[in-house]
Amino acid sequence: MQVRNQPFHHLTISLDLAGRRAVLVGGGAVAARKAGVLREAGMELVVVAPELTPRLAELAAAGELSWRQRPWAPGDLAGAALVVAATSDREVNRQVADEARLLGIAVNVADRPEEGTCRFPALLRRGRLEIAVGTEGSAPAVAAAVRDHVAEAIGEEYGELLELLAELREKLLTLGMAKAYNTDFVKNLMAQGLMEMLRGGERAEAERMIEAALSSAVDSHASRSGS
Ligand SMILES: C[C@@]1(CC(=O)O)c2cc3[nH]c(cc4nc(cc5[nH]c(cc(n2)[C@H]1CCC(=O)O)[C@@](C)(CC(=O)O)[C@@H]5CCC(=O)O)C(CC(=O)O)=C4CCC(=O)O)c(CCC(=O)O)c3CC(=O)O
Ligand SMILES: NC(=O)C1=CN([C@@H]2O[C@H](COP(=O)(O)OP(=O)(O)OC[C@H]3O[C@@H](n4cnc5c(N)ncnc54)[C@H](O)[C@@H]3O)[C@@H](O)[C@H]2O)C=CC1
Repeated sequence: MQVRNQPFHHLTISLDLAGRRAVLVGGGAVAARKAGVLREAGMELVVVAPELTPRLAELAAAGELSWRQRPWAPGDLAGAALVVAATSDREVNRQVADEARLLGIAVNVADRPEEGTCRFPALLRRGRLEIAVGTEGSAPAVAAAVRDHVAEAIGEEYGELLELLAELREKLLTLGMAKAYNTDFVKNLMAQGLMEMLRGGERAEAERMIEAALSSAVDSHASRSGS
């Protein structure tokens, strides 16, 4: 089968927006889903909507987001670093997108991606590992299905791997061995069955394997540098 190559026209990056404001216009299922990831990003949430889903209402009651209980009005986007237009009203979403563009604020438009300036991918997270799947808006359900497929191969053990390697990386950097880390070190550990150990819950054995690999790396590093 052949796929015609259509070039991507977007940039994929990770934005650090902790402490910045996100304004969500609309309080339905789609806004609730977006609110989840925006909260995880540490953003301050403002929701403008006459009605909220139970989950959003809970967050509002707990003071976890501020709720403007009314229809959207011009001016609601002030101070926002990111805007989500997710009402069930096409015309309102269009107006929100227009105002955001005018103010130069990044905006996601739930029902008309091309009116916005960013999209949300389907996410798979394992500890600090993240896999984001997008289709440039051509088929969001496919993005979610691919994510679910990948989830079967990439389990929680990858989160554990990252925890262990973060510690290791610090040690290697301290020893001036960042290059060894970057090249074959991790690959070798994986070839020796590290992931299978973690998957099997053998964390202590995994740590021992890493320690052993580390000390032999330290030895050969020391002999190479003649110290
Ligand atoms: C452009 C984008 C804008 C954006 O929201 O950023 C967008 C747009 C639209 N989605 C629509 C429908 C559905 N979206 C989902 C699910 C998800 N949609 C997500 C992202 C995106 N959706 C962005 C593009 C991402 C990409 O590049 O692929 C995911 C990945 C992430 C997330 O939303 O957080 C999340 C997976 C959640 C998860 O499981 O993690 C489902 C399935 C479901 O709900 O179970 C359905 C119903 C089935 C169907 O229709 O396919 C419609 C038609 C609406 C209508 O008919 O009224 C539009 C509008 C249009 O396409 O014009
Ligand atoms: N991006 C995506 O993943 C998906 C997008 N959609 C689209 O997203 C939109 C929202 O979908 P749902 O959350 O399921 O709808 P919903 O009907 O559950 O929620 C709509 C929300 O918009 C609010 N609202 C209506 N008029 C408003 C106004 N003038 N100002 C502020 N808030 C207003 C309502 O109070 C409600 O909270 C729809 O247009 C739908 O086509 C639908 C499915 C997935």
